[in-house]
Amino acid sequence: MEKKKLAFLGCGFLNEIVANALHNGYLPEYELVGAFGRNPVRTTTFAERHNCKACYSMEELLALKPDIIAEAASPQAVGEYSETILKGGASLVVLSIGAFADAALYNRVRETAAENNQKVYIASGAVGGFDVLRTAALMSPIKATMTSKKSLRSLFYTPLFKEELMNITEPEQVFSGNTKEAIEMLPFHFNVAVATALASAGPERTTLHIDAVPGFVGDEYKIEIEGGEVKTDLNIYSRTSNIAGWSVVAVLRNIVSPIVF
Ligand SMILES: NC(=O)C1=CN([C@@H]2O[C@H](COP(=O)(O)OP(=O)(O)OC[C@H]3O[C@@H](n4cnc5c(N)ncnc54)[C@H](OP(=O)(O)O)[C@@H]3O)[C@@H](O)[C@H]2O)C=CC1
Ligand SMILES: O=C([O-])CC(=O)C(=O)O
Repeated sequence: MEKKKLAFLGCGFLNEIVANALHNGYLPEYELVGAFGRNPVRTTTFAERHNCKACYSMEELLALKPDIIAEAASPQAVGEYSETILKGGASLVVLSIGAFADAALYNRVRETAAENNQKVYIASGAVGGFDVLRTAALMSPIKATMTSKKSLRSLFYTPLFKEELMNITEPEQVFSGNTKEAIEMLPFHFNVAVATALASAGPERTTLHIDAVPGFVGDEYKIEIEGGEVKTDLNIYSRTSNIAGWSVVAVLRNIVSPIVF
């Protein structure tokens, strides 16, 4: 069977996990053809390490005729390149899902994918359970809430950090609002919340609470859905953000699998 051509948008931590998974035999149906990042030195070394072409523009990446581009770059990159990718004949696996809190972009991307017979796959990233959320949302109107536990360290350099947090001994809520507001304030931290919202009540109607938790390590998300017929209470703990890279590996495996989850 001819292998599917895979390319990367982003040459950082998470696509490194996907590339290593490919080398370690988790993605035998794929060949990595190229990678495009912003910093040319990082792009060159990434491509050398993974034996693929270093690309310094999206045009160069698309010239390799990839079947699928796996994005692990930034919400800004998703905004800038997703329509070009789909028009260029590739499908897209997205991790920086926060970009899709912009309903106009989301709708344009959906139309562009349909017009070009391509797909956009939303990776489950650091959370999951999108199947039950989507099912519940079909059955009745639902109330969707995500609660995120964050270490104090992960809140440094964000607008939510304040000096007093260094003295807390109990969890303290530092944000409560909808997921659209959250991703506008913290574009690199709450892709998970936007993905959850897109699978359930939508970014403007999904509530996000963020709790700063002293001594906490990792990430923990609680996703609660309350509908007329279905209730969920999902808890996902991850010690590191590696889970997000592996979720892309899982999507890529699903794409070529005869049995699809
Ligand atoms: N859905 C989820 O659960 C999760 C999503 N994420 C998201 O995944 C993305 C990648 O994370 P991670 O791998 O840790 O990040 P890294 O910073 O390690 O790598 C990002 C890579 O993308 C490149 N890049 C960023 N913006 C652009 C752009 N506009 N055009 C081209 N290349 C670009 C960077 O270039 P340069 O070297 O110049 O910076 C770098 O090569 C982030 O947006 C993050 O928020 C992360 C964790 C969980
Ligand atoms: O903290 C995490 O792993 C989740 C994250 O970055 C995101 O949603 O973008």
